[in-house]
Amino acid sequence: MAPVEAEQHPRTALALAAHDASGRVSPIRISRRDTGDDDVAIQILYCGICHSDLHTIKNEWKNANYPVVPGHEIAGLITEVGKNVKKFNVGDKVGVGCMVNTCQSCESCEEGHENHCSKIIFAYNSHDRDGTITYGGYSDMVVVNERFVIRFPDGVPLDKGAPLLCAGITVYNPMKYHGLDEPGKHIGVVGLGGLGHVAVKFAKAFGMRVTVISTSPEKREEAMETLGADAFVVSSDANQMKLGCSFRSLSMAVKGTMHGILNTASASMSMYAYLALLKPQGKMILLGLPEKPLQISAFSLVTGGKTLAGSCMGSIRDTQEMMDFAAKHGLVADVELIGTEEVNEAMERLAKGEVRYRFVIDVGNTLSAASLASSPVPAL
Ligand SMILES: NC(=O)C1=CN([C@@H]2O[C@H](COP(=O)(O)OP(=O)(O)OC[C@H]3O[C@@H](n4cnc5c(N)ncnc54)[C@H](OP(=O)(O)O)[C@@H]3O)[C@@H](O)[C@H]2O)C=CC1
Ligand SMILES: O=C/C=C/c1ccc(O)c(O)c1
Repeated sequence: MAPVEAEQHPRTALALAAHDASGRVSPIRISRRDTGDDDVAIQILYCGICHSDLHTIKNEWKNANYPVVPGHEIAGLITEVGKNVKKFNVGDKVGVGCMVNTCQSCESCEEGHENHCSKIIFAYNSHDRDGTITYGGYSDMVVVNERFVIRFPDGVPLDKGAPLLCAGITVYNPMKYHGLDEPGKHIGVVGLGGLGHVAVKFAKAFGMRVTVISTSPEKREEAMETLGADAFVVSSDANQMKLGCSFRSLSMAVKGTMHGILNTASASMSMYAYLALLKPQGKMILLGLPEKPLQISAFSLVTGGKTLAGSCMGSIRDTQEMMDFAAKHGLVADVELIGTEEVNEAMERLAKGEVRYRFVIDVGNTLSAASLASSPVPAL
C-alpha cells in the first residue's frame, strides 16, 4: 500500500515510527487526514505502551506494514470537531483504544460487538478506508471518527487512565461476558503485566477472590500488598511447566479451585498445569497473543468439562462502561511515565518483563518540534 501522500493529507504530525523489526522507533513526520464531518481531532497527551505494540514493531505477528507508528492507549484533548459531531466538544478529555473504525453494518456491528467486525480498522498498522495505513498514538495528534472515541469520566487522570483503553477493556470484557465478575468467585490471572495488573484491580472491585500466577517471584509482595491479590503462585519453575506433566511448582492448594482464569501471558506456554487450576466446568480465557502456538492436551479440557476461550478487546459501549466503572471505583493503572527519548529503552525493558506495570509516554511534554530540535525529523 502506498504511503500517505502529502497532497492528499496536508496536515502533518510528529510521531515515533518503527522502520524494521529491530524493536526500535525513531521520530518521523507523518500526515493526518483533515477533520471530516464525523471526526474529531485530538491533541495526544499520553499513550500507553502495550505488549501488542512490541509484538507488532518486531513483526512477531508477521503483519507489520512499516513504517509502523504504534499506540492504542491514547489519551488527550479534543481540538476540533467536524460539523456532524454530536457527542464531543473542543476541550473534552477523551481516549482512543485499539479500533478506529468498523463496517457498522455486519451482524457483529449491529449487535454492538464491533470489536469482532471482520473489517475492523485498528488504530495502527491497519488499512484505512482511504487505502492508507493507520498510525497510532505515539504521535502528537490524531483524527478519529467520533464513534470510536471514549469520554474520560471526571476523576480518571489521562496518564493513569490511558492504559484502560486497551488493557482495561481487554480484561473487563471477558469478566463481564463469562460470568467472572461475581462476588466470591475465584479468578486466576496469569501474567502480572499491563493487562494482568488491571485484571487484579477489576476482579477485586467486583469482590472476587484473586490468585496471580506469575513467572516472577519478585512481584509477589506488590501483587498481594498493593494490588490486593489474595494469593500468588509462582510458575517460574519453567522446566516443570514446559514438561507439562508436573505440579510440583504449583501450590496444590489452588489446584481445581478457580472458576475462571484470564491468561494474559505474552509468551507461549504449555497449558497443562494452568488448566488444572480450574474447577470442573471452569473457563480459561486467552487474552495474550504470543508469537508461537500454545501447547495443549485434549485431556486437560475434556476431563472436568473445561472451556478454553479467547477474547478480543471490547466494544466501544463496553469500553465506556468500563471507564465509568473505573471512575466509580477509583481504579487506574500503575504507570511508569517516560519521555519520547526513553521509548526504545522501555521496549527493551518490556520484552524482559521489567515494568511496573505499564509504560506511558508523556507525549504532550516530550514530543514536540522543540524537543526534537537537535536532530532533523524525516518526513514520510
Ligand atoms: N486479546 C486482546 O484483545 C489483547 C491482547 N493483548 C496481548 O496480551 C498480551 C499481554 O499484553 P501486556 O499485558 O501488555 O504485556 P506485558 O508484557 O505487560 O505482560 C505480559 C506478562 O506475561 C507474563 N509472561 C511473560 N512470559 C511468560 C511465559 N513464558 N509464561 C508465562 N507468563 C509469561 C509476564 O508476567 P509475570 O512476570 O507475572 O509472569 C509478563 O509481565 C500480549 O501478548 C498482547 O499482545 C494485548 C491487548 C489486547
Ligand atoms: O492489543 C490488542 C491487539 C489485538 C489484536 C487482536 C487480533 C488481531 O488480529 C490483532 O492483530 C490484534
